[in-house]
Amino acid sequence: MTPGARVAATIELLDEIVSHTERPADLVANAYFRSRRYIGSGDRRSVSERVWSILRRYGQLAWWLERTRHPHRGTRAIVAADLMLVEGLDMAGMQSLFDGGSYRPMPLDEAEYRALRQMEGHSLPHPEQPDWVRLNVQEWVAPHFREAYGESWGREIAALDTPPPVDLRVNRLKADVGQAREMLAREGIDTEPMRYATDGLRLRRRLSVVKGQAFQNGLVEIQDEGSQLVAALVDAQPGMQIADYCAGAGGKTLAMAARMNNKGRVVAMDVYESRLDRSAQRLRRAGAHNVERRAIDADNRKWLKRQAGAFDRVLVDAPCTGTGTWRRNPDGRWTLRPEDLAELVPKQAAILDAAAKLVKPGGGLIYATCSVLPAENEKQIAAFLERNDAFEVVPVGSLWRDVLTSEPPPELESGPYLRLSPLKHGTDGFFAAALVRKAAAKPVQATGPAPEAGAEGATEEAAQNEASEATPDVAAEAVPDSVSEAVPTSDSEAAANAAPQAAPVSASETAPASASEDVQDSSPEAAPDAPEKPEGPREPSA
Ligand SMILES: C[S@@+](CC[C@H](N)C(=O)[O-])C[C@H]1O[C@@H](n2cnc3c(N)ncnc32)[C@H](O)[C@@H]1O
Repeated sequence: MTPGARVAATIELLDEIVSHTERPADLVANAYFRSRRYIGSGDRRSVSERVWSILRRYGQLAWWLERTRHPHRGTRAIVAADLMLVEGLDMAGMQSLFDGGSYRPMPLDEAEYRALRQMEGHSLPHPEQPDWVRLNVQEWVAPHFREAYGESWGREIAALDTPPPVDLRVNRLKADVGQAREMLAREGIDTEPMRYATDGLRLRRRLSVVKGQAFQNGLVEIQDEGSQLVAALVDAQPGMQIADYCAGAGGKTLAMAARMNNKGRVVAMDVYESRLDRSAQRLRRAGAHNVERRAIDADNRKWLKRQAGAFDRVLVDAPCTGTGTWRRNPDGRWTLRPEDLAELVPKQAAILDAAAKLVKPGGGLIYATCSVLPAENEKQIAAFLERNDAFEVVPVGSLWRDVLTSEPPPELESGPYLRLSPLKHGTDGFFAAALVRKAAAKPVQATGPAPEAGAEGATEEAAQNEASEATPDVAAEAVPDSVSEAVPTSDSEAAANAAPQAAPVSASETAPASASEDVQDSSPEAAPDAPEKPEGPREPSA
């Protein structure tokens, strides 16, 4: 491709991404390159690198279009501004790219030329840019970050702009960390132990993992350290009954099952059966045989009702805005709308209420999001505790010590909840609250073994729920409304398993239909030095 043709392809791909905001950018990009197999790998990499980098600075680029009264706001204008302000082209350089030649962009018209000329010699930052522009977030989102982080909100957002690592979780059912590390090393994949997650390994250099034996034989899964920590804090133990209420394609289901040594039961639930189905191959590969899949639908309504009070642990990995995953999903910065947040908050509350019914007395309820916004996190839990006085918080510090057998980071000591961020912990942004259903007699900490499924309290409560006409139907409450489902919400699994830095790949490397839709079984890959590959912060990308 000529440099001009690369620019034209950048404009075209960006156009597709911004006009398909309901689809994760990586899927759009994969489809774009799949239907243009004539684009070679070097060109592909160059185009996708430029696209992801523009997605990160979209706010500042748009600011410059306003400032220079550029006649357009579309992707052609954005790409042109990027070439001037980031790549430092002058007007002569611009005209040689935009010359209307074959496969090259049409020549700049007079108004475009006038606006771009004002950018000549400037760089992207400008002292007059407000904070939210400088930080490349939408204006309405900034106050939510300020609320979450106080004075350090700017640094936290900036950290969400750094390249994410490739993290692996070692599957205890197949190997210990040392064995997995050795096998990876034999495949040329250099890893180091993780800072916090006991079963984690972090790649020292981006390399493809999924084609190797360690991955294919189920010794490792790709999973962000934050996601691993959330799953670990559920404290799933052999013999327990665990409900993974928003299981999606099973990222955390797998992590919990791995801790149970195939003893006890994990029920993976989701309103989308198709997502649950995608976990099947991953579970097989991992050698996890104690997982049952149950769609939350009319067919399972009665079954679900019977499960009230039956679980030692219930994990709610709720659909969310995915603001914690922006390292991997830079398009999420621009696709998130205030109405998405407004719709998600009541939806999360309804899911939490429905899932809470499944917890047995003394059992644990763990609510998690890959969002960093208080409305979806601390405030959500405060409201839940107002509605449900049967639950109380288990401070994350003590839980961490018990489960991970290490000292928690000092900042987690001061608050009741797990709040992870790229700035402080090098993970994606995650939130988790561990709650325990108070037992009638002696309360059992969520960190300790919960009473067995047939324990008195549980049986009683289940029976009561069965009998009571007044008991709301867990399944009925949990069914999402169509509006919420259309929301470009996040998926912790996408975040956790995302293929950081992977460029859309060639036919041979290409993920099957969708990297985001079928995270593990497709191509959660990281091409060496490739640009970040977003896995959209959207609920449907589980
Ligand atoms: C954050 S994702 C889950 C990711 C998954 N736990 C993992 O670690 O791989 C949220 C999931 O919630 C599911 N969901 C949405 N509405 C739901 C509801 N009302 N009840 C249960 N699950 C729901 C979505 O289908 C999606 O798979």
